[in-house]
Amino acid sequence: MAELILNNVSKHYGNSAAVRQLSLTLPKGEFIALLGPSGCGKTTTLRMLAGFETLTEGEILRDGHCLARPGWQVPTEARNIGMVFQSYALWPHMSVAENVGYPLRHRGIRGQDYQRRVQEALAIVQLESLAERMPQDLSGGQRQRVALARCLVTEPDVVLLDEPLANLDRHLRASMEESFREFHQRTGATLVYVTHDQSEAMSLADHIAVMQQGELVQWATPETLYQHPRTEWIASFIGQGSILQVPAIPAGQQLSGEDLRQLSRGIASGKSALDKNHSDKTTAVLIRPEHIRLHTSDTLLNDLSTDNPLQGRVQRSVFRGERHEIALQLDNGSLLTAYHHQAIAPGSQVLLQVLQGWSLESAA
Ligand SMILES: Nc1ncnc2c1ncn2[C@@H]1O[C@H](COP(=O)(O)OP(=O)(O)OP(=O)(O)O)[C@@H](O)[C@H]1O
Repeated sequence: MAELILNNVSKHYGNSAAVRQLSLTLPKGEFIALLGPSGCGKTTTLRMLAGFETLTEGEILRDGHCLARPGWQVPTEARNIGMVFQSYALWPHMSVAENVGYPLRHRGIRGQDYQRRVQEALAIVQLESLAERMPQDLSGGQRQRVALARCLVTEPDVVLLDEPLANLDRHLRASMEESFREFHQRTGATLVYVTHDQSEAMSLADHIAVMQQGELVQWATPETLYQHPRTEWIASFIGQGSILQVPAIPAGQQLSGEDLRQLSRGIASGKSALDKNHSDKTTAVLIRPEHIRLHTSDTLLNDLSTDNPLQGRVQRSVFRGERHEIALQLDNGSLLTAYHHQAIAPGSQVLLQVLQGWSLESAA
């Protein structure tokens, strides 16, 4: 395993910057996700780590030694880095076992050692029974497993994965996620995983680097990213949630108790305190759906603890299996999403309490 450091790394193509002054420490042995929308510079960052792209500015260090700087770099094959691409990149004329063994043959490994390592790599991805098949006779998921086994077989201490599940169906993605988790636990390699799918990043990574337009906008654990996103943009990109505008307060604060009672009173009084157009300075507050308690009028009568409820009208109620997702409009026009254990008919009036909120920096 290895620690990788990106120091002020930029990559320009002509006049446009794909990556801008990216500084990031990827701790040894961690599962790290690079997350962001299409075109934000994730793949370019991965390709610079792999040695497929040169740097325009900055440097990349591995365990204190320079791997790359403008005009000089350690070649890809000398980095002990494994890569898995979305496109699989398998050799069509080689069987599954030959594809997996290719990097070993390339290094001159033969005989029993070769056989054992190919078998072990196939076992990790549960493809022993398909060792003699050709890639064109495999499903997308099976091909991706071959690509993963081929990457594992050389026991790299850094593994770079570029949207490895993008072509797979939902079911297969879940089982491949499990394969990645097991692989990571088994090898202890530093894994850098590029994805634009926030739920994939959240479920796999120890730390997530969120990128936007070539820049790092937050580096945090999945829990912190979900609970305490830094900006409005990150909040809307990670998980579900609603943004309410409140009279200016400092960013980066958990709102509960009296803060929320004031917030509720502001809305309930109809002063449009939460309406951006009626206040010169406002702060965006993130409200996650699980932090809204809904009451139909019947349940409220039995709930004496209800404190400063707000009124809203149900716009939509969508069944999500384990719960219903309720889209609401408050009396002042603000929109909120909440969860509820049963469907509520569109047009119904409901009472709701906001239990928790998080104040954000304004949108970039
Ligand atoms: N070889 C290239 N020449 C010119 N521009 C490029 C090149 N490679 C990437 N770019 C540009 O750099 C920016 C970042 O691209 P990159 O592929 O790193 O984004 P990404 O976040 O991985 O996107 P996606 O999720 O769609 O793969 C994009 O605007 C892209 O068009």
